[in-house]
Amino acid sequence: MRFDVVTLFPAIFDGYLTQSLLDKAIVRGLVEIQRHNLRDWAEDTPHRKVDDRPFGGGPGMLLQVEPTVTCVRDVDAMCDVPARKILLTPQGRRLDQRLAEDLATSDRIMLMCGRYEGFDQRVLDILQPEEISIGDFVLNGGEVAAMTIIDAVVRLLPGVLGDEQSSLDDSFSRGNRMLEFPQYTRPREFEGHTVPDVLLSGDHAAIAKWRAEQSRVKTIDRRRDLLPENSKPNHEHPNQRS
Ligand SMILES: NC(=O)c1ccno1
Repeated sequence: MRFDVVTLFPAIFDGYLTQSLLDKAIVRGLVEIQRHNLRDWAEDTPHRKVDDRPFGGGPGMLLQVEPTVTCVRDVDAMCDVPARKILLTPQGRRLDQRLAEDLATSDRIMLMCGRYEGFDQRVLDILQPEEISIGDFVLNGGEVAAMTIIDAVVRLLPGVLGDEQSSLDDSFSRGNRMLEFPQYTRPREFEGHTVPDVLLSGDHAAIAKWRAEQSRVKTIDRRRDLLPENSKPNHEHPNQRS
């Protein structure tokens, strides 16, 4: 898979791209990440200007349509595979595991990172990107949201995690859509806190049963909305938080 990131601050990604999981995936050729500085498409070369004041007044600046559309079209043409264009914005569809799984089926994704007050509306009208949000809050730019999408998607690519099962057991994963069961490792006891006996039993059927129940209880307690319709309890669960 290839990611193309359009941003005014490509250096923001420097440390991120060298972190272990992503670095290994890049080195192994499982993913490619190209960064493109929108300012390289600025018309006004001395100042490399790509933003201007909003018509009708209002605070801040907007990213202009001409450099943005030209940049996106040029970046798209850099590779034979057309890019799935995604614009990061608080107004977009909320990112969740299902969407991450869908994105992971794409061969190429372009992530358009806004800054200031965002893009001129004609960028959206002309390019028709998918708009995705990572949550109901406002960031200073789309770069953190872009890294979030890259992180959530790359780990789902075949071969990246090494043990496919470890992504399938995650909370929200296609395996069960529920919250993950509690996990334990050595030591067996710490400050009086011990590991559940069933996990030490070697009885894989009992362990699987315990884990499924733990997932269900935790999901009922915290995220009843994730439960399949046919398994929603019709009473207040004793652990249900108000
Ligand atoms: N909430 C978001 O995804 C976002 C993207 C850019 N600014 O905020």
